[in-house]
Amino acid sequence: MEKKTIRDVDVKGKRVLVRVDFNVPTDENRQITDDTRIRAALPTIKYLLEQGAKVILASHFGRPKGQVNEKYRLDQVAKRLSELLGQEVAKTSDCVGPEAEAAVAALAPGQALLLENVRFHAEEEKNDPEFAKKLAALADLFVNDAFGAAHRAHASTAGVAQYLPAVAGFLMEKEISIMGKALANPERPFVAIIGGAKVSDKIGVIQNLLTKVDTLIIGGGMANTFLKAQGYELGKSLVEEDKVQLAKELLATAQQRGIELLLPRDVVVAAAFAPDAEHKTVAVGEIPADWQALDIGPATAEKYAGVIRQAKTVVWNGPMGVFEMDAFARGTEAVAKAMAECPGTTIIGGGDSVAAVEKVGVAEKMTHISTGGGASLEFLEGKTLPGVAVLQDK
Ligand SMILES: Nc1ncnc2c1ncn2[C@@H]1O[C@H](COP(=O)(O)OP(=O)(O)OP(=O)(O)O)[C@@H](O)[C@H]1O
Ligand SMILES: O=C(O)[C@H](O)COP(=O)(O)O
Repeated sequence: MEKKTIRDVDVKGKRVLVRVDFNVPTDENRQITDDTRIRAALPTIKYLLEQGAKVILASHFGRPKGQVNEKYRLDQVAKRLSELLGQEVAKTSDCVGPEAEAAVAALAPGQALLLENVRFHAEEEKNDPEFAKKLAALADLFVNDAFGAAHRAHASTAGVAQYLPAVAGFLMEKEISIMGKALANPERPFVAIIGGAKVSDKIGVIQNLLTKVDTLIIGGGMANTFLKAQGYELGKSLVEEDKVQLAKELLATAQQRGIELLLPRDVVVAAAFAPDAEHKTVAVGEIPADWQALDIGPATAEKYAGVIRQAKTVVWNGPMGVFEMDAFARGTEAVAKAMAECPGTTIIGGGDSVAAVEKVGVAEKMTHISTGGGASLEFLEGKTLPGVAVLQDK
């Protein structure tokens, strides 16, 4: 379903409450280490300012559990946003109440302010209607641009839409249209690569993709459980014993539907889970009892890369190995490079895979890198995201 966006409504002179996802990573000195999510919201913010709106930004930051916590104030974010916009963005010390109301009243068209972390109020995550009403009372229009938080049914992502007309911002529009098209109407061959630690985190994603893709590539720790289901011995590798039966069922489903499901044929095994551990490449049938598989092997990486390069649509979520350790990063790097070489639509579904493409230096080559981790996974599961559902249809 196509959603109305800020292009479809008149915003001139209006007070516009924009939910953004400014939940950015920071270091121990509270300095922002990656401002991607702030940059990603700029097109919406700039457009609204240029159109003469009064822009009121709201975001969560971390998980302060409904209490004021100095560590999770948004001051650094307001500072960075001011730099990026080239204009001062005021910041309030609470997201509701007299100070916020006064700050909004003082806004001129073309000015922006950032409200304090909405999660300082327990009512936010409870989606409390009274709290949502207070937030809504600050504005005339609600714009949701927080794709990364759209899987949360919270007061500032969903509740406010009960009290204000609600439309999508440009980031939200881009995320749902690119990933939505890939899932609903992909150019084929459509290949998905799923990796990461565990099958249990991504059962829903695999099940949904098995109704859509031509080829499903599996790597990372979760591949071990599938290999176990095929009867291989995995030594000391991470295996979810209670998911082996499920893996068997998923393999059978793929076969029934004529979907190619690729698993590692060789793996890099290590004597211990450590960066400097002794390691070697072996065929999947030859994993020594005391060793553990920590990456896909070179033959597997080459096979996966070949399939990825030929694809017209590729979606990737989750690393192929323990890529944080250099010795076990080759498989993930090979996938990132193959994605960069693929002329089709290439989508990175958030999380660790984003770090991997950035490490390899190929981020610019991707069609789309989602700003959502959990949200993109739920999207790939085919779930309706509450923060999207509340927006007006076109
Ligand atoms: N063979 C393996 N054995 C053990 N751990 C592995 C293996 N392969 C990958 N991992 C680990 O899996 C983790 C990533 O898994 P996760 O499921 O969290 O991925 P993601 O979905 O990309 O990340 P996020 O949860 O941040 O969105 C990495 O820390 C990586 O080291
Ligand atoms: O970082 C994220 O994935 C989003 O900002 C959502 O954060 P949350 O998992 O704390 O709701």
